[in-house]
Amino acid sequence: MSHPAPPLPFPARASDAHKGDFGRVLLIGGSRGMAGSIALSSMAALKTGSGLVSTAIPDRCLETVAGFHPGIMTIPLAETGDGQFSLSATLPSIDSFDAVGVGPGMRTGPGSLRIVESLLEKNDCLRVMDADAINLLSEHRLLESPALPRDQSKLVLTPHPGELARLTGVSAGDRDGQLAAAESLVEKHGMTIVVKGGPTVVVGRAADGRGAVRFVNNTGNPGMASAGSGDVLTGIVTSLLGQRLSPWDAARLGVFVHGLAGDIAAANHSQPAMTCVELLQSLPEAIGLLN
Ligand SMILES: NC(=O)C1=CN([C@@H]2O[C@H](COP(=O)(O)OP(=O)(O)OC[C@H]3O[C@@H](n4cnc5c(N)ncnc54)[C@H](O)[C@@H]3O)[C@@H](O)[C@H]2O)[C@@H](O)CC1
Ligand SMILES: Nc1ncnc2c1ncn2[C@@H]1O[C@H](COP(=O)(O)OP(=O)(O)O)[C@@H](O)[C@H]1O
Ligand SMILES: [Mg+2]
Repeated sequence: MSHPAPPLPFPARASDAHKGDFGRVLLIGGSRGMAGSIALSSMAALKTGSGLVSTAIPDRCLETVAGFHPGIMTIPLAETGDGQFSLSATLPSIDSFDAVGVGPGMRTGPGSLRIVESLLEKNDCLRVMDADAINLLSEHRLLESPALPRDQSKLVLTPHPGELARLTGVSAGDRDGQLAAAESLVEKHGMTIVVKGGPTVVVGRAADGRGAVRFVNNTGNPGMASAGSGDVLTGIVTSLLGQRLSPWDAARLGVFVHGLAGDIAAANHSQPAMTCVELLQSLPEAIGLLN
């Protein structure tokens, strides 16, 4: 299959490489009824090269998530009666991970809020915030808090237009306005923002530290407008951060490979019939085309 040129090569593997060279990543999310979301992120991290994937979920989701893939290590956390993280949910030490992805399927209760607040403070750690993590940033105006560490250059946000509308107040239908609002956030906090859509645009801070720059992705198709496609992207970007790519590079290569897998899935299964499962299963072929 012919494809556009990637923005950068996929990380290569030396002949004497070991799993520690490819990152130990932590995915956090899921809740009763949405265990599949964080399982998708975790499998996508494994399938895009992570050396070790640990997944922190509410206790009752453990067997479900572990059952999706034997390579996932699961960390059960304390939960509320309705199956989301409780206030006593305690994360393992973040310093023992190379990158962390948080948010898919997590819901927005007090336990989830505490987790997101603690991760915002860890600005020396590479982090991806998606879905309900972004909804918590919006609901509690966490990016406006005086307690927010100034430098958030190790943070990647992956909002869809609805999540970006909640975060910025700019409606999902105003694409230009949303991109301008994402640029303002990037200029203020230094994070990288993946503005999802057709096409997805990555907004990052310019190399000289002044202003924002955009990367317009040229892979992907409307077959990806289906539940779980974004959860796969969360795992891919977290995986690439864990493999020592910068936030800008991990976001650009992540959306490219994700879209290319979507194009392969559409070619093999059709746009209407492809799902997040075919998207995930197309990642090996997509990566193979790049190497
Ligand atoms: N298998 C699972 O367990 C899944 C769980 N999911 C989780 O479900 C929770 C809710 O996420 P959702 O994203 O479904 O719900 P949201 O309420 O965040 O988003 C849906 C709304 O956002 C707007 N929107 C989204 N994309 C848009 C676009 N391209 N253009 C214009 N408007 C757009 C629309 O108004 C739409 O009704 C999250 O925690 C998420 O991670 C989803 O990821 C789907 C799969
Ligand atoms: N029309 C489209 N063209 C290209 N990519 C799309 C299109 N619609 C959705 N996508 C991609 O699918 C993913 C959907 O993400 P998201 O809405 O977060 O899904 P979910 O939360 O259900 O997993 C994004 O990466 C987005 O770029
Ligand atoms: Mg999503």
